[in-house]
Amino acid sequence: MSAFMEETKCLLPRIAFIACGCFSPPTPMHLRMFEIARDHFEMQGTHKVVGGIISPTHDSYAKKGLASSLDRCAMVKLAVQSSNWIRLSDWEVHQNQWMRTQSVLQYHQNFMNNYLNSASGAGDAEPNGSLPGWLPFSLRERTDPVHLKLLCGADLLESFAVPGLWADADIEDIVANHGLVVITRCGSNPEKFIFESDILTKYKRNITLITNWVPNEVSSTLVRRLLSRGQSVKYLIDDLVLEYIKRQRLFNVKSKYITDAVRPNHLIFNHAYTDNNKNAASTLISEQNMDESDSPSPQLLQQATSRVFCCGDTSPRGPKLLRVGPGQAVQVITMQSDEKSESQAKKQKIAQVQL
Ligand SMILES: Nc1ncnc2c1ncn2[C@@H]1O[C@H](COP(=O)(O)OP(=O)(O)OP(=O)(O)O)[C@@H](O)[C@H]1O
Ligand SMILES: NC(=O)c1ccc[n+]([C@@H]2O[C@H](COP(=O)(O)O)[C@@H](O)[C@H]2O)c1
Repeated sequence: MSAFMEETKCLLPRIAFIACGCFSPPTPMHLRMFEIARDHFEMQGTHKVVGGIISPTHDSYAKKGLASSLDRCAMVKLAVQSSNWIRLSDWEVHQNQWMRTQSVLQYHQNFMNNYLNSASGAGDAEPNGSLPGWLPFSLRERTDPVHLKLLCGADLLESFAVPGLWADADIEDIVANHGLVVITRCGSNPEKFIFESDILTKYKRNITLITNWVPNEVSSTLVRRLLSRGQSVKYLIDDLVLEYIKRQRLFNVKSKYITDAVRPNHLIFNHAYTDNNKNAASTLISEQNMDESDSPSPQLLQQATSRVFCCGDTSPRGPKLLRVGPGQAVQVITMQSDEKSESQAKKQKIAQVQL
């Protein structure tokens, strides 16, 4: 029986997930999204999930509270240390400018296609000949394609309605050619949102809505707020990520809060990440923890600060929107949430800017 099930599993179409976001800092819910999504597809018995990719956005996204990409990547690396299938892609942060999510999906999908199609299996290896660290381990166990789906929380889905933030063509490409996996979030109503959108309704079959029965409204904004007030975030984020934040004094962390002993040995890897990316010769890199994606990037060093409007739209449509960069629109959304849950506030703000 189990042999039969294994065989059936082998025949299932393969998928991988990519989550795009700020991860400033990464929270357990960012990782839970992947576990929830994988469980869903495996329990449905419709797909084989081969990998999960976290792709932090570029520094020039310019959202309030965005730590440097070096720090965000280092924190994500720490956060995924305990996972054997979720990995960091630092491709996006190494580009010269902010990348639209559609382009991020396209790049990673193309890379996997080329890798699977190339005779040697080398695909588009990095300039140094190695493969990027985000590539799922088991990709070449089979030769059939792997479809990359965008994994997100319902608030990101609802941000599709923020005027000027997403190009319709991009939304259509994402849902038509890749697919969307949406995890519910308190205060959002993705079913209604899809119903109200012609594009999303048209490609509804490519959108997987998953109810998170164990919701947790931790968000990066909330963590940053507590840190800056000198309040505890222990058990809200990974201990290693917290240690990194304290050590690097990120998010305006209050000095009172950083009196805890920091265990430097746990942070060796992250120094390796940041040092390596700063082109410094690092003697701390361990084979076990580092991978080929941790490459020095001249572009990153230059820290392209050009601020971008999203989607190539001609001009922002309202006084509140997109004055500086695409992250600014959502910055507005995330600011009012003292009394209500984060996503509730986001939803309300989105509703406001739509008026
Ligand atoms: N608690 C949560 N439940 C469900 N999805 C979440 C949760 N927190 C984050 N996400 C999802 O994780 C992805 C990346 O999130 P991102 O870091 O950009 O946002 P965030 O954690 O809400 O941060 P911020 O508070 O800075 O806006 C998004 O798709 C977002 O919807
Ligand atoms: N037009 C687009 O492709 C577009 C617009 C807004 C946000 N995003 C992405 O969505 C992710 C989440 O952004 P927020 O944290 O601002 O919701 C980021 O990775 C960002 O780059 C993409």
